[in-house]
Amino acid sequence: MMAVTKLVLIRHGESQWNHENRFTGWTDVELSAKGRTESKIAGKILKSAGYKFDVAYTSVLKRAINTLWYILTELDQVWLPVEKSWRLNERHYGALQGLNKAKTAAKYGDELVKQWRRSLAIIPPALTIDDQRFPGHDIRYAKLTANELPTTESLALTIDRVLPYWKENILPRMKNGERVIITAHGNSIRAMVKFLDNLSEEVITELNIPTGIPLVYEFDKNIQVINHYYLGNADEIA
Ligand SMILES: O=C(O)[C@@H](CO)OP(=O)(O)O
Repeated sequence: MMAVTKLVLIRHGESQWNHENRFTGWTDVELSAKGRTESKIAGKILKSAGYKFDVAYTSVLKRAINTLWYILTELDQVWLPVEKSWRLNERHYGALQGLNKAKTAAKYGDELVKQWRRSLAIIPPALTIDDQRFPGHDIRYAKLTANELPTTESLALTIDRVLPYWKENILPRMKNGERVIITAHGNSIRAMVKFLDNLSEEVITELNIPTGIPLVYEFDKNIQVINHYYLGNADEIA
């Protein structure tokens, strides 16, 4: 049998603002009751499939951090080293953060809103830096440089800040034989998946990541992707 290194990626369970259909981005909202249940189920699925991890990565947003905690609780691995980074945050949604997605689509049209949400390069409307939603006002981002602090992000800009973290922090641990779990966000995971699967712009535009379903990547000994699949119930994933 060829030696296989596995990586588990998982989008946080449903958040309060997923539930309310609001643009979230870097807004630090809680998991909903459904999201907490999804997170526990994800942990049970990983447990019953025999997963154990050596290190965990997550963002600095509580919906991803708490999802990880529920999973590690099910695995009886809450002791696991966890590294948190803003680089795994959701894409920053600029001036859209807080707005209702359906109302925004009614105002600006479905096509533009789809481009803001799913295209690679289209950048949502930006915040100004005096806006309370600008991350420069939040002490958790105090060490970021002026260039790193976003006022909005496209998927392409998200990829630009996720990939260095992947290459410099996560990949070396995998090369070292460590089993890695990452709990993150719809668009920070799309950023990693685009890179791992070398997806075209057309394909990534149509790709959605479901909440709370473990996505497993298998790598060969040279850390090249050989396979990927979701764990769990096929109907729920669809
Ligand atoms: O609001 C957000 O931050 C994200 C994830 O919920 O939304 P979208 O589905 O548009 O990527």
